[in-house]
Amino acid sequence: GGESAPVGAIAASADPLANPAAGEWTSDGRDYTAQRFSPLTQVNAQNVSQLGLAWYADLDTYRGVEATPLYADGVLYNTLSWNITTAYDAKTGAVLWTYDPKTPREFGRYACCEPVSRGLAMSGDKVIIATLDGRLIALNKDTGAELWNTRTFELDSGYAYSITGAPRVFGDKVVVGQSGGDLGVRGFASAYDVETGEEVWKFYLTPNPDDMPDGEASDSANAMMRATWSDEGMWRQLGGGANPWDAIAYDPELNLVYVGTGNSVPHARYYRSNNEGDNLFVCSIVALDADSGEYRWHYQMNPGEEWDWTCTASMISADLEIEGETRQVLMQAPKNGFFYVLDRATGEFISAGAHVFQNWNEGFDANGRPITSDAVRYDETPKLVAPGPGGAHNWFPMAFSPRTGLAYFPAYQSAFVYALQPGWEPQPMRSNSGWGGYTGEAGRIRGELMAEANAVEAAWLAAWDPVKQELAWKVELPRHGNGGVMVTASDLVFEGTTKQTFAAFNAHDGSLLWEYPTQSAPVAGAITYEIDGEQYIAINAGWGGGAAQIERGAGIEMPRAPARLLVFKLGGNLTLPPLPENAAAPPEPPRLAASEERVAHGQLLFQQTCAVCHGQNAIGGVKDLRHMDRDTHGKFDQIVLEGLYLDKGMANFSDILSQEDADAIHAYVIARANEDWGR
Ligand SMILES: O=C(O)c1cc(C(=O)O)c2c(n1)C(=O)C(=O)c1cc(C(=O)O)[nH]c1-2
Ligand SMILES: [Ca+2]
Repeated sequence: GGESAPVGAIAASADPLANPAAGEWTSDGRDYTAQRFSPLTQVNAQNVSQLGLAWYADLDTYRGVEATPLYADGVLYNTLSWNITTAYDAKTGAVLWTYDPKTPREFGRYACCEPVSRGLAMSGDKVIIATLDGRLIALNKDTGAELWNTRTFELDSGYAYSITGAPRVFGDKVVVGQSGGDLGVRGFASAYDVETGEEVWKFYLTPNPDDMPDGEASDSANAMMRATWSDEGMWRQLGGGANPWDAIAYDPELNLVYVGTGNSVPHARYYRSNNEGDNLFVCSIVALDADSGEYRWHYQMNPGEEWDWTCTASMISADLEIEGETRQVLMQAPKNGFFYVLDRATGEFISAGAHVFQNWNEGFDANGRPITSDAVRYDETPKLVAPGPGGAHNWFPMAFSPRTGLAYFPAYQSAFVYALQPGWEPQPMRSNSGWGGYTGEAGRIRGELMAEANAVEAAWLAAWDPVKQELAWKVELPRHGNGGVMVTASDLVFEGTTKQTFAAFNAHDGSLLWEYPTQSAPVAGAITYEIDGEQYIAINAGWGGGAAQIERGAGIEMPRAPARLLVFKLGGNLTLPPLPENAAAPPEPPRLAASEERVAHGQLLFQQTCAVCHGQNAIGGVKDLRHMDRDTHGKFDQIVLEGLYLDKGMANFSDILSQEDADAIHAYVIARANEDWGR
């Protein structure tokens, strides 16, 4: 910040994104506080039972739909997998335009958790999207015509970058991060001129691997970062991660951009950094000067993170009364199971409270630095760690009501078993954890601990008091993967649930006021808007993403309907078409001819290469490979090694898989199909 406003910057008071009209929803978190709090009150506790479907749009996909739509001037903007973006008449659902950036489908293999998109941004006459393959594109909001198109990373960088997060407009800049921390990237946040798309600044969130200046805004912090990494380790090769793959926030008065960073790569610190160091800025919130991108402060939630925990979740600004003082705070519930309240001007740690069972934290020192238990620092002997890698709260948008003073988010209590894989070697452009090798005695211990881990599993909608750091109420829900949250000034909390419903709860006590069967569990966050005196509520209902992978890993395939954008209003009376007939019984798989060793090798390769799309244990996913028919088995090599189904998003893997590898994977899939066929 500073006394003199830089040329070109928009004064907060004159910035429409800072203070949208009550009936509008013009940025991901509705305004810069990202509270997802709407001042609309027409729909209230008395009449919410009369909410019905006003219109819906079939989204023509069975993939997860994670985007928060936006609304301005009678038009609703939405974006899907492969970044296909559509403008609808927000009253009738008529399509005004569709823009297809022709995202290369083979980029799906770099998305750890499906090729999702969490949303888009607006500014004046523009709608802005960020594509899976790293382009930032501005469209004319009335016509969908391309205005500018900028690359945010080079395709030949050697890192497995992709983008799933929403871009954000902060004043006169667009800020965006990227994904790839589970494969191998050097994370950064970058800002672009909203009018031209030209880069303004770039901030790397891990040190330069060659100990050279980058010529970027992060140079000023490079020495600070570098001192927290070992001279040895695979971070130099794999980039160290810390990529901001979801939330980025902003305070226009303080002129700060808050970057929430991800896990490190490889996940195991032993392989990454010789088991040494905090590894800045992994799993942190980093505050940057909005104009220059220069470092201002950071708070690291998990020094030396090695459990795939991320601090990328929603960051919400609010002014809270704490111990008799009004504090400007930033709130976040990252994966690690705590709810954090920081001073957003200085980064000072104010407080944190655990909202689920956790076994990593033994308290905080006087500076707010966590004391990490040795019990979760793993070696070759498996250890139980809570929460698990899915996180106690993942990207599912959090909401905050200044009326109730409560934060609302889906909580997931879980644990997982971690161990170092002996002799592990990194695999360029693939999943790189360094975990595994659970054979012999390690396998036995892992089995026992996984039973313990499964026993703690539970999921609920949490209403959290950030001042007292305690739970105000919770609503138990069947399983993990409950969606993002929105709250209104009529004290209604809206959330998609794993009961395959979209529901409204009383913001004060969590009582259920309304519930609508959506066929598919909505994971996205809802929005609300007003046209001609009527209040509408819109939600994308499309189950998928990381939550679906975790469920599949546990052998559960949730029912899926074609994904839809659902829009409700009082008295809406449309009905959804019935679910499609259950697919025909799966075809009988071919007999297994391969040896046990080949199947085991295939399993390992499958997990490294295929599981992100086709599910852990080959259950479900984009295509359930256990259910391949005879014809498809016949084309297996062409599909895997020649790109026969490139147009469907199935990449050509001949760059990393040999014929022998493909044979082993095929054998594993046939083995799984036979197992589940009952022979
Ligand atoms: O480290 C990363 O770069 C990265 C990226 C993403 C992503 O882009 O979707 C996820 C994760 N990590 C992750 O750890 C995770 O649990 C996760 C869930 C989801 C999702 O969309 O449901 N994405 C991601
Ligand atoms: Ca991750």
